Amino acid sequence: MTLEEVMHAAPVIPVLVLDGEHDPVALAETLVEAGLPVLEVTLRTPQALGAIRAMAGVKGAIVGAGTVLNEWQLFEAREAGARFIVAPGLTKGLTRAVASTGLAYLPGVATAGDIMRGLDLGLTRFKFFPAEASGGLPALRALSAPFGAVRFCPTGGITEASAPEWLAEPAVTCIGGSWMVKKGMSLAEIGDAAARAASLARS
Ligand SMILES: O=C(O)C(=O)C[C@H](O)[C@H](O)COP(=O)(O)O
Repeated sequence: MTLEEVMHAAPVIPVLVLDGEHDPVALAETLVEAGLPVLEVTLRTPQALGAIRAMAGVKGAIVGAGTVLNEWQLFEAREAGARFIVAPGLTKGLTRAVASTGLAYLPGVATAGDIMRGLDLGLTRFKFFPAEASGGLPALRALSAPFGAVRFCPTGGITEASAPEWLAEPAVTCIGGSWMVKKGMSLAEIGDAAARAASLARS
């Protein structure tokens, strides 16, 4: 699966920090059914790899690993069945390692220098991270201006309220966020929030 396909599959990628509160399969089924098939499971908890393995078997789910910081985590994520890899930043070593696996790769950028290093490595699609803390929409607009062909998946600090303006931006293909799956939400509440996110329009 190409990164382009991953980024176009849904307007919003739920960023999941799984700690055992919900059964991963039931959670994935809820999100897919609501219209959010692309699921980023962050490698921040001990449950993450097992969850990727379980969720990868859910019909219609496109499961990837987030917070991938090094080659070891990349290979663990691939072995668990991740179909795409998300990193908070961009390094040459991890970019080359992911390229050797053929998996879709969405590394994080926050500066023009980051983007230029990514372009040098053959990348044109990036996560803009942390989106709000890096200056929000004005920063993304200014940053994307010199890079006409580059497209972004802003993530970090985006809320249900701010999501529509991010998605209206021409340089934005999709956005990531955790607001659909917060601690204490029931599966029904998650399904409702995910359905609202899935119905958001893109530019
Ligand atoms: O760990 C990573 O590599 C990440 O992907 C970080 C996440 O993108 C943000 O934590 C999600 O941001 P919120 O929607 O503000 O919760």
